[in-house]
Amino acid sequence: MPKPKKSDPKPPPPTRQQPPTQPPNWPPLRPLLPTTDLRLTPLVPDQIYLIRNFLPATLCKTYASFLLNLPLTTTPGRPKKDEAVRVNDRFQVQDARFAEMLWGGTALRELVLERFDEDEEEYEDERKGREEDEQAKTQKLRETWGGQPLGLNPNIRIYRYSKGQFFAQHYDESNTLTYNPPSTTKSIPALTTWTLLIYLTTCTGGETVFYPDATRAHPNPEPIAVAPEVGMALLHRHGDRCMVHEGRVVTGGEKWVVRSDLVVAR
Ligand SMILES: O=C(O)CCC(=O)C(=O)O
Ligand SMILES: [Fe+2]
Repeated sequence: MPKPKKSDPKPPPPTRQQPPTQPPNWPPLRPLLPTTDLRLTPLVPDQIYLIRNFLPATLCKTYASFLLNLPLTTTPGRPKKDEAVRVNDRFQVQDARFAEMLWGGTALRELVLERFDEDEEEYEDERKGREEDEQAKTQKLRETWGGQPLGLNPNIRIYRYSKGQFFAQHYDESNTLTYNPPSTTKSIPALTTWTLLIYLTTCTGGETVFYPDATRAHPNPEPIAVAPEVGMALLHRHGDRCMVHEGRVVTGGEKWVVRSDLVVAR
């Protein structure tokens, strides 16, 4: 199998001919389900988490029709050397406000910071009543997310895959950035550690498929296929420990995805 390529998460630098894209006037992220109704479900512990109903179906509908009017561009057929073949329509914008809406205006911040370990009962029991409770939790938090989480990458990407479109096997790189917390003038050295995908539609085909590395114990591991579900969020570790993955060809309907990344302090 040829070596999987990198994806291209860095936005192109604005040039004189090409001013930066203006952030769209995103619809409010309402209604949402109560945070207490949502969970961060490990699909592969420490590698892939799902949040079902992260955005309710009504909101996904609103978003899909809003996004339709954005200037989406079909990705060039010929990727740069070392980039994965990616055939879809996309819109990319630097938008710290929208990144903050998705992080602090939804359940995401609380799930990532407070409730990232609630499905791990053994660990919960073991921890209970221990003095170093808080310290242990902070350490586990940083191990899970690759540092202290700050928010989401303002580099927002929207993908539309129509029938026949796909994203070939690749891995996602970690990127360094300077994170500006909302309503402050602070600048924090930061890096991205996990990919966030939010599926706005369901479709036939179009699964995001992960290929675990072969090990001595599991020489032929089964691929893990995630079928897009309306409003489901997926988080997967990227950078050094990113699993090779792809977006399978869509065979019916349209697959709409919002992509960002988790940002942690460096
Ligand atoms: O659309 C998908 O299912 C995968 C997208 C992806 O891998 C990426 O954005 O890097
Ligand atoms: Fe990817």
